[in-house]
Amino acid sequence: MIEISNVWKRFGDNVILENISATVKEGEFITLVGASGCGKSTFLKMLLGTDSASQGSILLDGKPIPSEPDAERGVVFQQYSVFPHLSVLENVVIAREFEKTKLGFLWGAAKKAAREEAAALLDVVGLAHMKNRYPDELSGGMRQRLAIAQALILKPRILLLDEPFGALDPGIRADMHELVLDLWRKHKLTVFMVTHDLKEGFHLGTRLWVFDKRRVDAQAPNAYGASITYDLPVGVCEQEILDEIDESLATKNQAEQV
Ligand SMILES: Nc1ncnc2c1ncn2[C@@H]1O[C@H](COP(=O)(O)OP(=O)(O)OP(=O)(O)O)[C@@H](O)[C@H]1O
Repeated sequence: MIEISNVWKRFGDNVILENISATVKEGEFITLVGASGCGKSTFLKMLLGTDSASQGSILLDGKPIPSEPDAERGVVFQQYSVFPHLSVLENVVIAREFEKTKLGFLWGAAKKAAREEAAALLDVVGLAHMKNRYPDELSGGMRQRLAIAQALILKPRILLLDEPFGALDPGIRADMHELVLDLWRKHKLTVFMVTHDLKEGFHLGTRLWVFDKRRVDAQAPNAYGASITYDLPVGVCEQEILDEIDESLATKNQAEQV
């Protein structure tokens, strides 16, 4: 379904990603981990179509990813993409309206159908009781549920999640994990999810990718980019490898913070 071949990404002289190749089948759930700034979000943006590879290709069903986001690829960022002046229900409806009309308005039966669809989705993500409230009345977890409902109303085949739960408390994160797993199974989605949390990656995915630099030049820190250094099937990985990845991520993140 997705064929990534020898992809490089540079910003000016700064090499962010180098030589990434992978094949992803429909229905896979891939979690991406890697040190801060190594290019995970950039990679998701290339899948979304808002950014393009400097070299190499990403094919979806044999064709290049369109250079603009479309309904096939839904996205949820850590920063909530909600409109504060619209109710929870209207926030989901408007996602459909923008997709259908570009002007952002639906009328009559189409509007009614969109409202019914939005209400059903709010029920799925556990927000039915909040549908007439406004975003500033929601908790962080509820806003993230709303952002997921906004993405799902477009019925994407591919869901891109960029650290969607990073800001949430552990208990709420666990609830969100269950929700995402449930949606993934029911809607047969292909999911790419960036996380800082290796445990989250191993709990959620079918496959874990570690982004890291294979080579480093201390004199020219931007000369080399990150590749996929581990591509692991989830659930069948030895503890030793997990510890090794954990240690390498911890060291890199500490170095970032100094
Ligand atoms: N539009 C851009 N122009 C120039 N540099 C950019 C641009 N977008 C990202 N970068 C740089 O590319 C690198 C990778 O950024 P990216 O956000 O993809 O990393 P990340 O792995 O998602 O980081 P984090 O885990 O901190 O979110 C960073 O050094 C960033 O500054």
